[in-house]
Amino acid sequence: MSDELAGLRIRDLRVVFDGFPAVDGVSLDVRPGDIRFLIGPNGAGKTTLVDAVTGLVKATGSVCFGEQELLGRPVHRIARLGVGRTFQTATVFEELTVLQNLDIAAGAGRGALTLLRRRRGVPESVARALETIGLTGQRDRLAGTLAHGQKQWLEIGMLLVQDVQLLLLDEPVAGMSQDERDATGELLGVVARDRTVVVIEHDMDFLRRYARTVTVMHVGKVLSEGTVAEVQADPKVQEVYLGHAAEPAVQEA
Ligand SMILES: Nc1ncnc2c1ncn2[C@@H]1O[C@H](COP(=O)(O)OP(=O)(O)OP(=O)(O)O)[C@@H](O)[C@H]1O
Repeated sequence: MSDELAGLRIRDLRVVFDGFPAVDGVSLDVRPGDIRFLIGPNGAGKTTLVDAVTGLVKATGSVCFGEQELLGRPVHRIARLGVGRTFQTATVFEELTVLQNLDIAAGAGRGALTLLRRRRGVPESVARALETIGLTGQRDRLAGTLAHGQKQWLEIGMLLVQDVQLLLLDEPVAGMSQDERDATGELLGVVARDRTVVVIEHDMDFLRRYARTVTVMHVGKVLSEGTVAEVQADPKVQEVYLGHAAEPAVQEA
């Protein structure tokens, strides 16, 4: 992959489960360096779309990251092209320290011999990731003892050390305190300085503060797209969210 920032280009993406179109002809562009929020009611197809981009489900259409077509490639190849994701539940190694988690992630593309060699000091990429995710002071703690928010940041750190260029985050602030949300929002801004970020999120307050652009999905399709203000003002979006008091996308910011 070149040093230039790459964007995501999706065309006519379809994922069908037993005849049911979970993603039904989605086309969208996320420009390089964007922080795109993907929202929509439950079952809209958001997670399935991310699953398709990362190779976890079979899909038709086209998904290009930079110049590379991702569809049809196995999961590990897509990861090697610089595409990484988090899941709704953080998947860190709880019995290992923060540093060990990052070290393993950093070594994911390396041979076993390199990994076995004893390290003197912390690799540069790991030290940088620790700083970015704010866990430098926690590096020797077992990941299982971290606060909920810190585990999520560690998971993001594990993507950073793998040099992921497109981050897809599935509800990163679910279950977080307000302080943790604020810190996560700041982290998104730092991460997106030289990467492209897509965030699935239900938290509308978080979206208003940190989204640069928004795609609204509904029943497997793109319902609306634009800035936060544009999608909030879109009557189609208001209609879909009407009666969804827990997801007040149409209220004033
Ligand atoms: N493996 C699967 N097999 C069958 N149907 C599935 C599968 N995964 C998802 N679906 C269905 O596809 C549709 C889209 O689900 P998806 O999880 O992508 O929605 P979502 O927008 O991420 O929802 P949520 O906000 O609840 O996470 C839903 O109707 C869901 O039941």
